[in-house]
Amino acid sequence: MKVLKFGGSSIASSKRIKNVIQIIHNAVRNDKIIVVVSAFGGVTDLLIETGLKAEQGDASYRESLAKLEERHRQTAIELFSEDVYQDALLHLKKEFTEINNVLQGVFLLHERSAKSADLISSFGERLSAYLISRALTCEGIDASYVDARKLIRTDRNYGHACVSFEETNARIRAYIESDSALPVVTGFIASANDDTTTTLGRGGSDYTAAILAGALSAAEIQIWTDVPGLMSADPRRVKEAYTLPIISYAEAMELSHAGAKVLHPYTVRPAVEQKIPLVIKNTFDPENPGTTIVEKAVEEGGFGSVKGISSVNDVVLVDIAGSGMVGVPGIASRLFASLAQAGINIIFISQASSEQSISLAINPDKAEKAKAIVEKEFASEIAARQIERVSLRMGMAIISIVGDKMCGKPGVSARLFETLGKNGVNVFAVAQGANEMNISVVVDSVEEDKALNCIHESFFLSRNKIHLFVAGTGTIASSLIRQIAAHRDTLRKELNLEIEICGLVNTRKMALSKDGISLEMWESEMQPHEAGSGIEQFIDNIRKLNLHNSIFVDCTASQVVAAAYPSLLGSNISVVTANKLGTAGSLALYQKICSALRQGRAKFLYETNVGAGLPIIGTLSDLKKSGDVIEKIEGVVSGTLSYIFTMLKTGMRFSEIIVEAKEAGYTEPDPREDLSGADFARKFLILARELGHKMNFEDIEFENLVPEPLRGDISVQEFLEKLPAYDSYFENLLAEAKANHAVLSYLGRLENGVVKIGLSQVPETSPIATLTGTENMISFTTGRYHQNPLIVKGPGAGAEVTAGGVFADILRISNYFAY
Ligand SMILES: NC(=O)C1=CN([C@@H]2O[C@H](COP(=O)(O)OP(=O)(O)OC[C@H]3O[C@@H](n4cnc5c(N)ncnc54)[C@H](O)[C@@H]3O)[C@@H](O)[C@H]2O)C=CC1
Ligand SMILES: N[C@@H](CC=O)C(=O)O
Repeated sequence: MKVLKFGGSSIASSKRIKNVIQIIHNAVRNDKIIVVVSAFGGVTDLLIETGLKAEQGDASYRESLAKLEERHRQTAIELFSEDVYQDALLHLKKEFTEINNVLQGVFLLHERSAKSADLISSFGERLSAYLISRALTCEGIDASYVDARKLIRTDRNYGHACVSFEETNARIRAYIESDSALPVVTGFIASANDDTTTTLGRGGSDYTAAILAGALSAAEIQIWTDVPGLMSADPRRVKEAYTLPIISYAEAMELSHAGAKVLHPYTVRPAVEQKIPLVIKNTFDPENPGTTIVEKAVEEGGFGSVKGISSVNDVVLVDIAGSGMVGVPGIASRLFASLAQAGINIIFISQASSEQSISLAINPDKAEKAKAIVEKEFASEIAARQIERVSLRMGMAIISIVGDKMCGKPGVSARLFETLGKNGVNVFAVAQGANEMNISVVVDSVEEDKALNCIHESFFLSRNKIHLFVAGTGTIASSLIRQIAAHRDTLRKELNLEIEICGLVNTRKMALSKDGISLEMWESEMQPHEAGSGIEQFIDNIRKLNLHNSIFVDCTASQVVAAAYPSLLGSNISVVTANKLGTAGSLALYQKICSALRQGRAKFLYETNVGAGLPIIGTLSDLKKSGDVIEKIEGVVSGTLSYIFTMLKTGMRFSEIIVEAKEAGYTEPDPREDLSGADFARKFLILARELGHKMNFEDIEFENLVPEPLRGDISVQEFLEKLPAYDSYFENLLAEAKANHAVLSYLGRLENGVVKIGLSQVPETSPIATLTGTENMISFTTGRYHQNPLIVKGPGAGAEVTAGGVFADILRISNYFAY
């Protein structure tokens, strides 16, 4: 014997009912079954609303009732042939006359007792069970309509009646023996000893199914609903959530208590007591095996045997704190008793062993009342300052990880807190029962989705996901997007890493999508933004989306964008930047960045700020961290200047070289930044700051190679047009060097906290003279690399190498997020 229960969403229309009939058809082939149904989707709510209207003397309750009647009549038309329909219509008329009479009474008396409310609600199941039993008969299944009021006896606690199991079980067994037809039983409703109608409370139809199954020692209960089963997390919030194939009763209870609305834990108790398996199935996907809930689930689950995550959102945290609570027996019992007397349900409790505070989570509608009750209960302790505060924290969410084999597995809570910490999610309170089946944390509800997603990823998925927000769509950014697109599959396969670009912005346009922007069609996905407000709007949206593992990638050369780093890092959004205007910006900005980094958990990587893709910042950092003493850093750190001097030797004209370097993506957006030495100076400023020197850009002297008349406020275009007039100046410089058996080189040196930068003639025999193309060369003279300096050499500019360096920084951060 199996009990099949169909919820309201599964039978919300005639089409869905036909689907259910098909499911029943298949089931009766193999087993003897009992069907339990809820009211058609939405009907119970409408009945309650209609009752309320009648109570308030609002005559429009009649229209609501007429709508309900029409809905059931229409379903009958769609399900039945003409003769069955006429017969069913008589039944419907009789039922609606009865409801009408009840409502008329409520309307006249302006009174709707719990007893009449139950009677009104009972019609939903009475109508649905009747129509479905008739529909089954029409399809050739011998079915009978069973009003559960004849079977299930309860006390007179209307609204949430208590079942008298002895009598109920006897009635159920007697009925099943007396009728061989397939029973279609009304869920949710029952009757008291005086034959008045009662209801079984929330999840009542599941309860009906469990009561029947318990009475008949059924082999299985199937709960048919509109979701594929119990899932590892709420799929509306966690896209990657998956159906749990098998879990234990205890796990299902914990998950249901903690917000997974598929089952109401109380309702399935009769089945649990008899160890009857419960199967959650999806009416819209009947072949899917769904979730089986049994006494002991064998499957291991995610990390630490965690089976699922759930959340209860919008709770209020009540904090009672004071040193006078320490060691005083009875505080907790008075607290809980006073709240219980006022009917306030406590969802979560936490008290540290210091006994200085107790935190409770309750529903928000009871928050002020709870505070007043607690303040009254402890008035004398508050007056004596033994209790210092009773405070409310509104807008909280409880997130729980659940698994009955979590018990005794070290590292589960460590991973939970580490995951939340890396994503900057603050935990306000924690609770774990001694059975170690559930760890609950209270977080701000704005962090709920982020917390759920990062915990889910960390416990259940071997893959982790990074959300990128890229500022700038020029030379470097477009190469970066191409590289990510080309390498995406390899990252999925080899690193289990999923990279999504969820935001793109430039000076004119923006695109945002939490599910990711197409890496092929990104240009067409960008829409114009309000001029001037792009970056603020963009950052605002990153915060609003609040996605886990978010990285802001700066591929602009904008001061405004760099100025946003401290606040991004402060919001726990990591930053990867090719833009030097943060690390080489004002000392105040640099210090703010460092301080935001120290205070938060976000990462900040900028390897491409010096030498593009070359490992210069990383090398310097490793030397420093491992205790080496940096004595001197010197070399060439401008790809553009290297390129100019290399190409001048081939006889190419200076002005043409600049145009070519710009087109090749070697120069800054304004090539005068390179030619003036400013870009070079910034790189040495960055290196100096890495060594702890509190320097400003103004402290660095450098030689400006931009011809004097072209330094003013002229556009890049105009600068390039006027440049040929100065070709001979640079040709002469080169000729002079050649005559001295030397080459031209723009060189920098940092020693004893002093930076020297300028154009020099370097002997043709010097290693610097071997540089070709955009090559940079930097040497570190240190305590360990004293005789033979450590040298890093290679291309120091260009879209591909720079984007590659940015990409590598992104992967370093994703590695930090990964488990
Ligand atoms: N070219 C190279 O070899 C290297 C470049 N870099 C740095 O990479 C950065 C990008 O360089 P490119 O791609 O060549 O520049 P680009 O001029 O091609 O692109 C800059 C992008 O930033 C956008 N942008 C500028 N201000 C903005 C703002 N306020 N808000 C939003 N978007 C803004 C522009 O619309 C454009 O899409 C620069 O900071 C540069 O110093 C770093 C290392 C090497
Ligand atoms: N324009 C720069 C690019 C790297 O920062 C250069 O030429 O070095």
